[in-house]
Amino acid sequence: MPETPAHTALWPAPHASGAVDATVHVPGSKSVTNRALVLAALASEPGWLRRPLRSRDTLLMAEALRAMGVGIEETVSSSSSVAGGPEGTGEAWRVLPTGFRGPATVDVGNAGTVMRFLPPVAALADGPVRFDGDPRSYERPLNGVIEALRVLGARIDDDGRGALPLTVHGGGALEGGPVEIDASSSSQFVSALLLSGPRFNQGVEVRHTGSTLPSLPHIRMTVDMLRAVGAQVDTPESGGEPNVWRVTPGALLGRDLTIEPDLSNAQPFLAAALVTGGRVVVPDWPARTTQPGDRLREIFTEMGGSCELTEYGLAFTGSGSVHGIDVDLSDVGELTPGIAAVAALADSPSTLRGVAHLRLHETDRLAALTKEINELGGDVTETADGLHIRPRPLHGGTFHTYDDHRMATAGAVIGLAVEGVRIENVATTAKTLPDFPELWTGMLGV
Ligand SMILES: O=C(O)C1=C[C@@H](OP(=O)(O)O)[C@@H](O)[C@H](O)C1
Ligand SMILES: C=C(OP(=O)(O)O)C(=O)O
Repeated sequence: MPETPAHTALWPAPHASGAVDATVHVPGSKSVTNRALVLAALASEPGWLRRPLRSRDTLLMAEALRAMGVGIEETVSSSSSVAGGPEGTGEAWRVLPTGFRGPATVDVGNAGTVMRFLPPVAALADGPVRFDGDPRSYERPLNGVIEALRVLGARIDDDGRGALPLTVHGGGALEGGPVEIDASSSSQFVSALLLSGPRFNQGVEVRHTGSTLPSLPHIRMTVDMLRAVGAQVDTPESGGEPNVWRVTPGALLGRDLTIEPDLSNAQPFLAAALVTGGRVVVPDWPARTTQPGDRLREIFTEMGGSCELTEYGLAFTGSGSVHGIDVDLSDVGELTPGIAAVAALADSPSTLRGVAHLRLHETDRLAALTKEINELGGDVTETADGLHIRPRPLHGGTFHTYDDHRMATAGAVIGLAVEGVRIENVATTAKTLPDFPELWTGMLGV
């Protein structure tokens, strides 16, 4: 019998027979791992990433940097020292920066971080770097990065659509300086230019001209991580002009960084506690973080749970009731699918606002959530910038995922409460959480 291809395989989402009670160790943050890789590659000395996320998006980032000549050694250790490095246990990546080389070819898959963060790095290479990726990557906006790099002195060949595929003709250095961009379709345009900014001859001054700017915590994450490797960054929050970020040219330090758990990937597990009236503990939840997933403490509390953050981690407890919510998610757009799943199971309607840009994520998430929840009997309508969700009794059926990891985990949350939900292509969770099915069944003890 030929095997069913992964993209059409159906995974019977486990139904929860009672309240969950589990501790779930959530792997490292995608956003922190991929920024740490880029900054380590741009540094003037070797650095370490400890407990990095190993997933499709982060392995694509590592492979792309290797293609441009960067040394990335993966080591695993159960002892107190990793390959001669400072104290630490578990998996670690040692990054050995070199000059960036071209010609090189980069596969971005469908990773926003790879397709946006690396063209500025490639502009520093000493030859052409070709970027290509999954069919969906051709549809995701990249114009802000391409146009800005041209203004800053780069030569880029694309097909004129402001998207992939493209070739950056690295010239060994980039002039840099001031540039205006409209980043209303993705905060990653701003992050991309800031991350490489210290290595441009004049640094960079990015002025966002659009009317909205999503995912501000992700821009703060970029700024925090730049400062932690010695970069000087002026921001609107540090007394600068609104919507302007300035990075001074300078060498970056190699860092020894332990990657935080991915709080957005903790979402389905916290949601499981909420919808089953159970309790889930996520160890190592950071006391202070720029990750948008930290907002879940507040959002899921408003939806009916309660939480306690201790030195050990976060304990989240459901009350047995799930309430609807009216919330602006523009800062934390990547949490929308998981919140929509919980909202579909609530005792009152929800309005999720501020997330029009989700139409340009892994898939059109507003259309996908509407269609899939409605096909299980739900009542969801799209608005100009979000979703209205009126809970109704749901029934089983196939939950299509459109190669979107967060659609798959959202479907699994619904499956806890609704019998007979089958998730199409659960393997798509490998984008950021390859162990999802095992972590999920482990949490349920099945
Ligand atoms: O910089 C980052 O690591 C990210 C920024 C956000 O992108 P958008 O601003 O395009 O939503 C977020 O949704 C994505 O998952 C990760
Ligand atoms: C939008 C997301 O990813 P990307 O980094 O590909 O933009 C996401 O993970 O929800």
